[in-house]
Amino acid sequence: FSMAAATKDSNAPFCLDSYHVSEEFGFILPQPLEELPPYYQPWMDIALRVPELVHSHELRSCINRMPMLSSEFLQRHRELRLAHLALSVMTMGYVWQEGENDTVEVLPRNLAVPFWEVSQRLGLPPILVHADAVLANWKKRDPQGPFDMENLELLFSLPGGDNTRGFFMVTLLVELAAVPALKSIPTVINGVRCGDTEGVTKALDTISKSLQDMTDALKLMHAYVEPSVFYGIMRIYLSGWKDNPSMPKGLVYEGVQREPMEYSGGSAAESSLLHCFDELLGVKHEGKSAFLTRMRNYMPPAHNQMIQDISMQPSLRNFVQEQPSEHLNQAFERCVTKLVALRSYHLNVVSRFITVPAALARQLRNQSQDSNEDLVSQAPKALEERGTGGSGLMTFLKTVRDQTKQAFLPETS
Ligand code: HEM
Repeated sequence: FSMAAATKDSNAPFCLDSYHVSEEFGFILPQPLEELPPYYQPWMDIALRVPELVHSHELRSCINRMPMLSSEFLQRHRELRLAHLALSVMTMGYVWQEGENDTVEVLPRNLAVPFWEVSQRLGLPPILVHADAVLANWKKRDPQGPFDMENLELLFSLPGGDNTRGFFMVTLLVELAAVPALKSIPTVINGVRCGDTEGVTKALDTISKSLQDMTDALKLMHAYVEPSVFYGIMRIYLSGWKDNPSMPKGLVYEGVQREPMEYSGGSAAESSLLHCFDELLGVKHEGKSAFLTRMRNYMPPAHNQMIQDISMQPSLRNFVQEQPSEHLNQAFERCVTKLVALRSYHLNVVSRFITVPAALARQLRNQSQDSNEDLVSQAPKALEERGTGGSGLMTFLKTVRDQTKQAFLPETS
């Protein structure tokens, strides 16, 4: 596996398989394993039942009684990914089982130690990430059938029932819709290097079309996820222990380190897609970018490396400005337009799934004391103003969208 080579030899053609990116699935893990070696059955028995064990308030005691297993019998990449997914789902359930007012300070060693070890080997943080819950958490019901909502199933779930499946699977379909765009990135980079205006133009056309398909896939969120369930039930299980008032000290991973550690919760800000397109198109996120940059440490290292290497290529934006081709110019502008539109649509989603239910929750709280029947008013207060990753969300997302517009080419005469 030649990641280092791709970085060192800047003359070698840019290609996807140096970065664990598949031609068919992009950043999605192809054919995730569904089973670990039998030795790990005690993990699987609990991890597969997290929603019901949370519901009956038994998850913490089950995990406390779990045997201490060694992670050394996990070998292949897909085994480690499945183990990370199973351990992360247990961890989220353990921490948030009793809501925001009864969290824990310590993750017990029989969970914390193997989770830490598996995380170290994968180069991922010891918390649920997008690479777990979305990229490695799928199977086809009918293996011969299509890759679509009806035929896709989660391996592991969290509270929220079918809405949780909808949330992760729609996000997976956004990843899938981006595959043609990802495949065009090497064409763009290699085309800029050798001055192939026509090749670059065609590849950019594929990218703008794929960005539109991502937006269309994102629209499915409204059909498959109920905002009140997302806001009132699901969201807390995705949230982390960094900049989170309900876990101000972070979390002690018992047997790993005495001092508590802080990690951001899961969100698609950890998807490598938009990071790649930003770097390719020359979108700069100054100022507010600390959060986005930090999210790169929540990605599989090979994917992070790809983002890094795209950023080191000769500038596409300069190339477009230097070439006299009107078609090239337009193809580039269409990509920026579609990326802005994707972020604008995402703002709309965030408003429907967070801002509106948050306002409703505040209103219900102010009106009466006994509104506890309502889903939204059960939602954690600490998350009202922030994303699960911990960002102050609307201002942040609008800034990121507006920074995307800065990539448009200056008016020429
Ligand atoms: C119900 C659905 C969704 C909600 C409520 C939502 C919410 C949020 C929030 C609150 C943030 C701010 C960062 C954080 O706190 O973690 C964020 C960031 C982000 N989300 Fe989503 N999101 C949703 C679905 C998606 C999907 C399906 C994608 C596509 C893969 C996506 C892509 C992103 C990206 C790329 C960012 C980073 C900011 C940027 O680059 O523009 N989101 N999202």
